[in-house]
Order: sequence, then structure tokens, then C-alpha cells
Amino acid sequence: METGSIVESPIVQLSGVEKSFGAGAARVEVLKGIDLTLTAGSLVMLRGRSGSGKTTLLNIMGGLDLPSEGSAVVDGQPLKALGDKGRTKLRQRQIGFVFQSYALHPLLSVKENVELGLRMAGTPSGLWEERINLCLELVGMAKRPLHRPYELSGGEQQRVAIAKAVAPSPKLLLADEPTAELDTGMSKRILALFRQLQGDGMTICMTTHDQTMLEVADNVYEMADGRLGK
Ligand SMILES: Nc1ncnc2c1ncn2[C@@H]1O[C@H](COP(=O)(O)OP(=O)(O)OP(=O)(O)O)[C@@H](O)[C@H]1O
Repeated sequence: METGSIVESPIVQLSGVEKSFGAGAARVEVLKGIDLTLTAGSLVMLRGRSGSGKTTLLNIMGGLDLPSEGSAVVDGQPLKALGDKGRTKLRQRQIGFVFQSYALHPLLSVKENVELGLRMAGTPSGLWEERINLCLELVGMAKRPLHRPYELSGGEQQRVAIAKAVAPSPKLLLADEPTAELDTGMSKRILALFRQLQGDGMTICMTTHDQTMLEVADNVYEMADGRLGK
């Protein structure tokens, strides 16, 4: 009996997702049937050897790519049916990305980069200053608001990218190796931040090889041979 309990609808629902690239002899089957449900407020980590398909899976969850077979529904919206415009809007409004390919804008300062994330997400401008200051503080970058990305180390850029992604409070945060450039202390700080965001209801899915992260995760899935295992 579910009387009195809140039944959460999933933020991400993947059913029978397959993905292949190329054709003929060059065809590679990367995902071979993925079923995955992420409920609101879950923190899920993906691991697996290089080339196993973790980034491909994150790309599909974020509507950057579509499955070859199967269905992907994000925030109740079937990605295929949404079309390009609909997927762009969903990404801008509801999803935060910490991806190499979503790097910082090189001509904008740290503060302006975070502001750009808020602007794209449609966050009311009256809230920008507060969100920028809070998120830069949370990643330990509040003292460098006017620096440009090229003036920062790889780890510092990664932390600003995290601030930019989380500032609009997206429903879903997708992060590809978000602590790859960070030392153990800073990785722990980012993990604590993710836990806090998770507690606030954000759904987080990230890839990692970082043992510190994996040890404390509630849900770790291993990608192998195109499939997800525990
Ligand atoms: N656009 C594409 N065209 C052709 N092949 C692709 C494309 N994108 C990914 N692949 C192939 O799919 C496989 C999985 O790549 P993916 O980047 O998802 O792996 P990964 O698990 O994230 O690896 P890593 O840990 O090294 O980042 C690789 O063999 C890659 O070459």
C-alpha cells in the first residue's frame, strides 16, 4: 500500500537503449540494451573502462544524442519526439552539464561564465548575483571572479564549470569525470556539494574513476560490454 507516500516520477527513464556508430564493417555497437531509471534526488555513478560507453550514455540522458533503438524519457519528455528545438530548451532549462565539450567561454571571466549559465537557463536576473556568489563560494572559487579561464589551472576551470552547471539549480546534473583534475581534498569538497544538491532534490549522474567518490556512492553501475551491471 502506497497510502500517504509520494510517488516520485523518474527524472530519467531509459528503456532498451541501444547506440551504434558508423555503418558496415566500421559499425561499433556501444550500448546494447540499457534500462536505467533515475528518481528525483538520486546520486548515481557510472564506471567502466575507457571506451565502454559512459560518455555516450550521458550524452543520451542529456539529449545531446539519440538512441539508435529504445527510448529515453527525461523529466517526463520523450527525447525523440521533442525534436532539436525541444531538446535544446530542455537542456538549457533543466539540465546542468559538466562536460569537457561544455567548456567555459574563453573570453568571459569566471563570474560572467556562471552568469551565462543562469541567463541560458532563464533564471530571473535579480537572482544572478546571489547565485553566482554562492556557487563560486561552494566550489572555492569566490576569490577569483574576474579571472579568465586561461588564467586558471585545469582543476580551477573544472570547479568553475561545476559552479556554472549547478547555479541555475537544474533538475538533472550530468557530469563526466567532474573530479578528474582535482586533488583528494577538493574531490571530497565537490562530493559534499553534490550530496548537498542531492539533498535539495537534484538528480545527479556522473562518471568517475575516482575511488574516493565510488566508495561513498549509493549507486554505482559498471558499464561493460555495452550493458550496465552493479
Ligand atoms: N560520434 C562517434 N562516432 C563514432 N564512434 C564513437 C562516437 N562517439 C563515441 N564513439 C565510440 O564509442 C565508444 C564509447 O565511447 P565513450 O566516449 O562513450 O566511452 P567512455 O566510457 O566515456 O570512455 P572514457 O572513459 O575514455 O571517456 C568508443 O569506442 C568511441 O570510439
